[in-house]
Amino acid sequence: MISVDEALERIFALLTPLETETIPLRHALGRTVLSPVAALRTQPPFDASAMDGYAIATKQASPGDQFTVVGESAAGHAFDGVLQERQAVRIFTGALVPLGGHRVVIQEDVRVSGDTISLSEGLDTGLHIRPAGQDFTAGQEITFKDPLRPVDLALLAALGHGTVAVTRKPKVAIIATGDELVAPGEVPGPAQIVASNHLGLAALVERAGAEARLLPIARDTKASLGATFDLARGSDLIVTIGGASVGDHDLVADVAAARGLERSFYKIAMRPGKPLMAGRLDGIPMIGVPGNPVSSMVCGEIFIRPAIDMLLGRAGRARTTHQAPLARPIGPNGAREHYMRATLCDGALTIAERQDSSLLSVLAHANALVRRPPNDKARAAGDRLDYIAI
Ligand SMILES: Nc1nc2c(c(=O)[nH]1)N[C@H]1C(S)=C(S)[C@@H](COP(=O)(O)OP(=O)(O)OC[C@H]3O[C@@H](n4cnc5c(N)ncnc54)[C@H](O)[C@@H]3O)O[C@H]1N2
Ligand code: MOO
Repeated sequence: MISVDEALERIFALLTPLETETIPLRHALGRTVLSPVAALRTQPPFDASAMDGYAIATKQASPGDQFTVVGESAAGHAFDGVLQERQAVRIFTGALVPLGGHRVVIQEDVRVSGDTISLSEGLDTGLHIRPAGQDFTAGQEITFKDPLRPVDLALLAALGHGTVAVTRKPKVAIIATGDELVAPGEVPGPAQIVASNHLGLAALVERAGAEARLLPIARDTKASLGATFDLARGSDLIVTIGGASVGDHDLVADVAAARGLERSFYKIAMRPGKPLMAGRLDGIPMIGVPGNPVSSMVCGEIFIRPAIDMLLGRAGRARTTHQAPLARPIGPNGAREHYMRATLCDGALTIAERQDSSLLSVLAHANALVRRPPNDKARAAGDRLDYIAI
């Protein structure tokens, strides 16, 4: 069996970053913009007032100085003239500072009498002018955080763009398999259970920036599984759930092989997740995760999220690990790399007592997966271990 690292590298080797598409900014939240974007305009486009008050032609002014108000400059409505010594223009926040204007005196520091203003005691010394281009200038290239946040959309709009080139959303087909499964909300018959993994993985891939295509649950027959694979055409990644092990009804490997799967690997030294498989089916990368609910979700965290990152054009990287001390001792690990459900609380990791890969409630309670190398020795309280935040 290959290692987790090797499996991830082989999955990356199956993937090619997707092309970009141009979409309206309104729909760009959470999308990926990898190339810097040039500003189409300068911001502010002119010297602008930062306050409501009076523009005057000098930086030096003292209490008692008087000025004649000769006009007004409001946001969206400029004063056309040139400001002369001893003149003032009534001005508002965001308005263009008239030619000749060098300072804005805030209105709280001014006494008004007819057309004349005089400056009061305690005059503040600020110029209150935002110079043209102090935020950005036309042609300046700006790199964006990935995924795009609300503030990034605002900035893109301010740069003068109505649309943006983002990496196309990967379409991920998700196929749950098994005669025992009924759709969520349906009542299972005897010997049946409610399918849950496909919903969890659909949410996981959508949160990672992909579009999930939930296909109908495939039954444990070659015909049903084959028909479901047909529906996955046009996807960028196929994820199958279950049917991966060695039982008589575990058909995913056989049916995929009969359809020409170019298999990259099958079975890895990981717990949970041993029967993971990956390859390329009809030219589409495919990852087959085991059916046990925790195995499905853990494989989603460890393999599918990085795979989506790569399709989105990000660097192909394993999940970031952190370190924290153990709250309580744990015994030695077995021969597979173990991703143990754990809770990080007050800086210390508590490993869940029950680690069976069917226990969704335990995984849902966890906020960390503690990664233990194969054959890791027993660990004492206080030992620092690697974990992945989930
Ligand atoms: N003789 C052996 N048996 C098993 C081995 C082995 O090496 N030798 N490996 C075990 C391991 S490890 C795993 S993991 C499971 C994985 O099996 P499959 O991927 O074939 O999964 P299924 O048998 O289809 O299902 C396992 C379990 O999960 C439930 N399931 C399946 N799909 C869903 C779904 N979409 N939502 C919720 N629950 C689902 C299914 O009912 C089973 O209970 O094999 C071990 N066996
Ligand atoms: O590897 Mo299985 O995924 O132990 O539960």
